[in-house]
Amino acid sequence: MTSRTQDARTTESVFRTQDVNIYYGNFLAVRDVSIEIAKNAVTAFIGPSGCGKSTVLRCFNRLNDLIKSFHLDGKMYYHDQDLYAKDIDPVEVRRRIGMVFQKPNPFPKSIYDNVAFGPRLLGFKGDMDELVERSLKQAALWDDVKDKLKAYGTDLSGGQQQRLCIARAVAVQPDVILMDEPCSALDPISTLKVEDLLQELKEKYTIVIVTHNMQQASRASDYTAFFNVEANAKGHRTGYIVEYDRTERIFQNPQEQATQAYVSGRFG
Ligand SMILES: Nc1ncnc2c1ncn2[C@@H]1O[C@H](COP(=O)(O)OP(=O)(O)OP(=O)(O)O)[C@@H](O)[C@H]1O
Repeated sequence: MTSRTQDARTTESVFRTQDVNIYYGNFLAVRDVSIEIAKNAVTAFIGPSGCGKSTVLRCFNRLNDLIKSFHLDGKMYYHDQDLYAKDIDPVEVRRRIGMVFQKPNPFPKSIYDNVAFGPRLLGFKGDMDELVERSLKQAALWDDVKDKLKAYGTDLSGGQQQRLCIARAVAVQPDVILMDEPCSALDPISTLKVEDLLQELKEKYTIVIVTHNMQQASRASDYTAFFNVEANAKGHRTGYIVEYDRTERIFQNPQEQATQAYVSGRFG
């Protein structure tokens, strides 16, 4: 991997991975992942389908633990804590490291209850109305919904539903928000709204986003990791990180030909 992320290292990093290999059963899905994710920045994962972007993303909040065949070797640190150590509680990990998925998935409940759900589950004892309002404001949804908090979350537009999912993620006061293609089901206007939102959210949170949209990575992220996938002699396709750097370097002056080809749309 080519990496010129020294400047990432001068800022505090939230995750640090060392030689991580990720398997589903015997299948090596992604190999040799060694990266650092900078705090209060947006890091984008880009690359062709099947190169392991979502697999790596889901390791950061131990979501892959729910898949029986999943295992990894190597080390993955979260604020210098071994994320996969025996005494780490995956539920607590997922509270600190939230996730927003490709398809907006609000609960079939009111807008208010969608946002209040996580804090209630965690026994939040403070002012719930204030927390709901603050979370909806952080997700740039408050003005759209402040007069209909009792309406169903599922009745909002797709873009609003995705911002509701972001409000739901921030309501439990996480440290990191992982986003797996959060705009792929949204129209261009809603997409731009979410991208603008990322710039606000990164002041409080660390964000890692998987995206197929190259313009989105170049517009909205500070760092970009370009993943690729290669087949071994048996035809098994394993993903790896080709290059990881500040986003403007990945897009304007990449070190690897494969990155250049991908970001300029001349791939494959
Ligand atoms: N639950 C699973 N069980 C077995 N193999 C899986 C599982 N999830 C993903 N894989 C495999 O791991 C590899 C990486 O998949 P992953 O979804 O992480 O790639 P991706 O880069 O996010 O792809 P896309 O851009 O198409 O979403 C693929 O070969 C995929 O088939």
